[in-house]
Amino acid sequence: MAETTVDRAGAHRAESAPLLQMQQVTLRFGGVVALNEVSFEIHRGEILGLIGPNGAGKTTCFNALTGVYQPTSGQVVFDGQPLGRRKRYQINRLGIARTFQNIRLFQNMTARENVLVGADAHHRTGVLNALFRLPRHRREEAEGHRLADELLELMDLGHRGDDLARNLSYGEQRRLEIARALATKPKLLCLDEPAAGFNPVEKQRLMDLIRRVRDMGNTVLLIEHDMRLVMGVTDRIVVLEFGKKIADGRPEQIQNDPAVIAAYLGVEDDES
Ligand SMILES: Nc1ncnc2c1ncn2[C@@H]1O[C@H](COP(=O)(O)OP(=O)(O)OP(=O)(O)O)[C@@H](O)[C@H]1O
Repeated sequence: MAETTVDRAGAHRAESAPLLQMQQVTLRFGGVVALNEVSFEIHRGEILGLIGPNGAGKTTCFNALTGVYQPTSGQVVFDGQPLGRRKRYQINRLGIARTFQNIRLFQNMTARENVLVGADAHHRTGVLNALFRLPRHRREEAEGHRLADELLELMDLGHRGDDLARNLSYGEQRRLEIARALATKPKLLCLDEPAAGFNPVEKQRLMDLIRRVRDMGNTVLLIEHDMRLVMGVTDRIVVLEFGKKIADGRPEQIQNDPAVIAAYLGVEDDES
């Protein structure tokens, strides 16, 4: 019999069951086949890299598993449940959080308030509880503040909590987005090019932060163009090209895969 474990929702699940399964997912935009029967799994507690040249289908893949787009065929199964036609907020409630290629913070709110927005999304308090500041609401509010401060600390933003998001540096804003996503207590954190526009020192720091997030028990899906970062931080990598999966393996396997070198690393070399 498979070993079982009790997850955060208190449910017993097979230890070996993947957290997420893309099952033969095809997604068409008119004549463009952005994803072509793509299948892969994300295991609990791993950092999975999703890479591929421009237009390979990485963002579409993120959009398919966060409910922005519905697959034309195939399905996404998360924590044992097919996502079906669930809306974005419902999928977020199930435990998938994401950041975006372009920063989407509330610029006129403080860093702490931005993280609290993420924490609030998780609260169960009704309007009456909130209006009359009933004990449950006050408890959740206090928990939210504690969590926000912990996450700001985790992302090296402990000293920036009271500053408006728009006054944070670009790198700090990117880290704040990760803190906000983590505030929803996701089972899966999806990061879409979190190191875009970073210098090498900032990239190194981000790698350390992503590892820290994983070591706390989180599962991370990472889209990233910087090969050094991807190779250095991931446990496993899935490679897409023209909407098809062409490789799936450990970083050292991917690095030496002729199809990947031809499709992706070769292109990078030529471009550089
Ligand atoms: N909303 C859309 N409507 C039409 N075509 C789209 C749409 N979104 C993506 N595509 C097309 O689907 C294909 C995959 O795009 P996608 O953005 O997923 O690639 P990507 O690997 O994320 O690329 P990049 O690295 O440049 O961000 C491309 O041919 C793109 O033009």
